[in-house]
Amino acid sequence: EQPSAPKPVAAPMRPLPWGQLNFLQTTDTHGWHAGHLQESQYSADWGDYISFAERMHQKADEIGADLLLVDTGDRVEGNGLYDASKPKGRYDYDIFKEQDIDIICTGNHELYQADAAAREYTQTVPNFKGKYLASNLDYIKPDTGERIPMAQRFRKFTTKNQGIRVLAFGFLFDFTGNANNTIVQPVGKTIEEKWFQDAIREDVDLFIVIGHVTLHGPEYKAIFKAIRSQKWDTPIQFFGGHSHIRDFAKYDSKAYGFQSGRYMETVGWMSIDGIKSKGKKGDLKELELRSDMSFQRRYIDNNLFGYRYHTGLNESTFPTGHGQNVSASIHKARKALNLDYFYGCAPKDLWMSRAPYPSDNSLYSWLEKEVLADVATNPKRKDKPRMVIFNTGGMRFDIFKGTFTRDSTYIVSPFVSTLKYIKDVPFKAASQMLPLLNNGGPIFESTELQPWQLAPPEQLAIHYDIIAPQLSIQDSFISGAAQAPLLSSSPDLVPGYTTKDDAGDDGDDTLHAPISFYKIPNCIQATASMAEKSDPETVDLVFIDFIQPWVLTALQFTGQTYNNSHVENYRPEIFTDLLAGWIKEHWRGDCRS
Ligand SMILES: Nc1ccn([C@@H]2O[C@H](COP(=O)(O)O)[C@@H](O)[C@H]2O)c(=O)n1
Ligand SMILES: [Zn+2]
Ligand SMILES: [Zn+2]
Repeated sequence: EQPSAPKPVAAPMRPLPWGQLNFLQTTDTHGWHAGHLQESQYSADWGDYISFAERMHQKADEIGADLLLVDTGDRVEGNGLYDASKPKGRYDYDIFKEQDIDIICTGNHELYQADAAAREYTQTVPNFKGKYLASNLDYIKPDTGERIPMAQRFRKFTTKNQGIRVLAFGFLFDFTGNANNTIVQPVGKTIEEKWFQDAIREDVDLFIVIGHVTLHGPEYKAIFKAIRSQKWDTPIQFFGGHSHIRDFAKYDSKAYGFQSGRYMETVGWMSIDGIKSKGKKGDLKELELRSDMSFQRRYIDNNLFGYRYHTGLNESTFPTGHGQNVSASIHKARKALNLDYFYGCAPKDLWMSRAPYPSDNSLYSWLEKEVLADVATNPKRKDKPRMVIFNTGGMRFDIFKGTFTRDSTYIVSPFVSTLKYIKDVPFKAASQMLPLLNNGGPIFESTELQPWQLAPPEQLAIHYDIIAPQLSIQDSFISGAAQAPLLSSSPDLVPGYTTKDDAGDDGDDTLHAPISFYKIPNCIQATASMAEKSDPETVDLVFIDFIQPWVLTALQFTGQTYNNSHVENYRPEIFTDLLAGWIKEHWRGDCRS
């Protein structure tokens, strides 16, 4: 029996602004297509999202507006629905493809592992034929070694109801950690290519640039500049991803960027009005005609309460047959993968960044104090003093007090990473690793990989300062929320996103009480088998494989001459399995009710 998610809670809502052209965006879903089973405000699944999109399409057709769906990558790695099968994604690709997405591109997580990149080429690209764009990504065919575009470079089309002539691109940021069956071409180089230069000279009403790219990074600045050098006035809508945040950016009065968070917590809504379309078909009903342009955004909390509110439908009128079938397939897949299999009981909430580090409720303090030294034990070297270093970005989600399942293991630690080590490293050098890795600075500039890649960018300072518990009620909420319960006082609000972006603080569709976030380091460390009174001469330097390039760079910085050939396997198991084993052994008891 599938445990049902807690029922969505009624909350004060802001309605969705409609325009001539509207978008729904998903990004960084990381396999969370069953929704969040432990958090009601994000509990809608991919089938519910399909029902929502179909209902919104019906409304768009009724009023003569257009609606396009966008996904900007990182669909894989991060949830049992993708990670628990062999091969990975055995059910997930078929579930995901049921959504009718108009423009879709690749994220870095589709490319870390060669088998995932191959599945992208053989499954997702054909599943979204004509819609999947790969402006700066090539695939190496395994049989011939031939280098070919992962998918078409751009797409030109005219919208159904408004006749807007669109040219769309699909980019990936300048990613260097991909497996060797793909080639990511830097954006700066791609925009000099003839096909791109020709494309930006096309006569269209709107450019849409989707990408697994952060809105404020150098890649979108370069693309914006390139398009504006040819088309000073054509509207441009960017869609971003990768940093896992809700975000909105203004590049100029006719160019904006939008990004819809992570993990199926958020479905993004973007509406554009005032596009001068040469192929104009019909007038819009129900909407005011505007001569100026407007770009409006909303971050939708992914739950049924919100979906019904935004469609004006109810429990029986909202779902579509297609959406219900997909939800049924998700339940079936979860069952086949045994994702609810009980591993143990988490004794308390363990937060990535909702609790200070170090502290009793910090996921990283728990790892550091209880787990790392224990799982990083090699029977042949168990008495050797050792230091174990782990990147905080390797932990992908919080642990909630109570039931911990097979699914939870992949949610927290989805990667196929293993522990590596360099034996007998001088203690003096090894003890400098953690400060060097956490301070970043000049040592990292000489490598291709940047220190911020150690942790997802949203873990960096700017988003992780403690947020003051303030909430202002916006005009748009007061005027538009006739159907929503009235906001009485902030303690009634469910804690959640309180987004501030380039357009202000009225972007969230649901009013929430703010949550405090705390800074965390790039890496944490545990030690084992150390003498109590004196420092050892040498230690085994154990680390998770993802940070190997940085560890070697940091070692060189201390004057050591280690290279890849000195790195050996410390344990054969993937870290996820070590963690699951630790939980089964230490979190016994039964909290299922
Ligand atoms: N084997 C891996 C792969 C990735 N990471 C972490 O994920 C971050 C990137 O994730 P996004 O969803 O933001 O693209 C990366 O910076 C690492 O922190 C990892 O730890 N191990
Ligand atoms: Zn991501
Ligand atoms: Zn990413």
